[in-house]
Amino acid sequence: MMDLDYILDIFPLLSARSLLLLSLALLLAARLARRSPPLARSIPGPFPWPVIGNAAQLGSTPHIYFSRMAQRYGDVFQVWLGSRRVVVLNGEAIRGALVHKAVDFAGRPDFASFRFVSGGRSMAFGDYGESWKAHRKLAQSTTRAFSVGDMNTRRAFESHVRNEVQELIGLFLRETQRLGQFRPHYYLVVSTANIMSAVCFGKRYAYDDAEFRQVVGRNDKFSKTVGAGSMVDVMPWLQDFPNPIKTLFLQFKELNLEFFDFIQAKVTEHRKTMEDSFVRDMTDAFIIALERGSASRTLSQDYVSSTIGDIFGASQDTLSTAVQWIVLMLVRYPNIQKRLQEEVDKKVDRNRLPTIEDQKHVPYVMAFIYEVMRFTSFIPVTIPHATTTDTSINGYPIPKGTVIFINQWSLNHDPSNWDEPEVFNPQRFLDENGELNKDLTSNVLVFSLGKRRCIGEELSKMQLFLFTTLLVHQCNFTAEKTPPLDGQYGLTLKPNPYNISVTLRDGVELQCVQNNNDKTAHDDLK
Ligand code: HEM
Repeated sequence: MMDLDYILDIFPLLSARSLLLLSLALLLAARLARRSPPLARSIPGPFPWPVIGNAAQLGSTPHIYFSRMAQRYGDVFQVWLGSRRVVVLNGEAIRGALVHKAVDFAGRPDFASFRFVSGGRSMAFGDYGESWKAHRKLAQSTTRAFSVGDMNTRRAFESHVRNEVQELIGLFLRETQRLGQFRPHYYLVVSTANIMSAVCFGKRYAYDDAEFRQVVGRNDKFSKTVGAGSMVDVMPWLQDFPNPIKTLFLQFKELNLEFFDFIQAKVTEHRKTMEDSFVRDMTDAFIIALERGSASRTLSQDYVSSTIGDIFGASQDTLSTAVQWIVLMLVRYPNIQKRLQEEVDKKVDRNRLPTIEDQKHVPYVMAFIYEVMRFTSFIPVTIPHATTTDTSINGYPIPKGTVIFINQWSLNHDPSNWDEPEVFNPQRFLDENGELNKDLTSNVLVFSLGKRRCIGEELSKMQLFLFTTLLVHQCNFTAEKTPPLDGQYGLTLKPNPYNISVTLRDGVELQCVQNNNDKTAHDDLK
């Protein structure tokens, strides 16, 4: 449990006062260790400080700290966050747990913050069990039915993406004309939220819609609290006195309430206006399923808002982060942008827009998307898991109810899996015939695995494909200043702000929708 190497490393640097404090801390830690169950002795890990454990060591990039610790202690090690023991899984141990012992590792911890999501009935943050299974089945089948289910649903989804990208390009061109360089962040957030809003609620919003701005603007704060190392969850006593972490937690409660109010208002409006014979969107579908479908035997109607809230919520921060990285990579690597344009141009006539059917003919586009996902690993650590029973991994016993962190980043950057993992190189996913290497793409881990694997994976890949091809087919993206590759950590790892210019490519005569009413939205962002 105690990392003697580390203590010895820092020993010469300590003053007499620090030595006294360290001795006291060690005594306390030894006392705590004596009271801990046998697991504490069997799973290795860094030395935990009293009260806070290893919380301070996680820093602003926990996944990097975890990967460093995995090199020292192996794929399975433990850290203490406050009074909670957390087992961190890295590399191949992730598959061992999530695939080979899927049920054992499918739980969620009893964290206080999780109870505020989706009115306390969240499937994504709820624990494993019979009601959760029914909930997930319903959410998964409905998501499919409105996205990748069949060619008709694909086409309907495609038209949402196409409309939104056209609107987005209009705004990009206007901003370039007005300012030369601008920050695309907000536009990308609203456009991705609008695609899912059309699917979930049958409605898209103007970029200056105050309510929508507030709802989609909550992403960053939500993600900060839910990511690995959410402090109030592991040190509940932080709620007892004023401090910045308590303030953040109160904001988290508030934004979840606001978000849930928004969702409930949508559901109420749908109940008033829907007709049984015509399902307009996912909200209608959930109302029908939970009022009279087979799901109504297990779940009450109260689950309509939480299910649609989970889907709308889970899709926003993830997809908007993905497209922010995609645009960043386009401007950072102009040669890659050029190659994407050349590939798309070969297969897609200049007189039409790219469609889903083009996907199989443009492997480099998919290679680029997989490389963005691998390289950035923008959900480096999944939503925390918990064990549902006493179990073991790599020979280490793990009791029921242990918090488990899954470090996806570690697999995507493992030098034994990837040649030069720190180099951004989409080409790595193409085989000698220029086709997408499916064995390699299946090694990229951003949607997790097993029972909790993301239900939006196929929808997301389809959306990212359309988004990327539509953008490169129509526009050139440049940046005066090369954007850095580092990011800001929460549940998602977001790029730092960057500026771009966008121009239409030669020969493109697409009708872009110009919205001249959203000057306020734009001006607020400057
Ligand atoms: C690029 C986009 C996305 C990425 C990278 C992503 C990734 C993830 C990850 C890592 C998890 C946690 C899995 C775990 O705890 O082991 C998750 C869960 C989830 N995702 Fe996604 N997601 C994306 C988009 C979406 C979309 C568009 C939807 C909605 C259709 C969605 C719905 C969900 C839900 C409902 C869960 C909870 C699953 C459960 O707990 O059983 N995600 N996603």
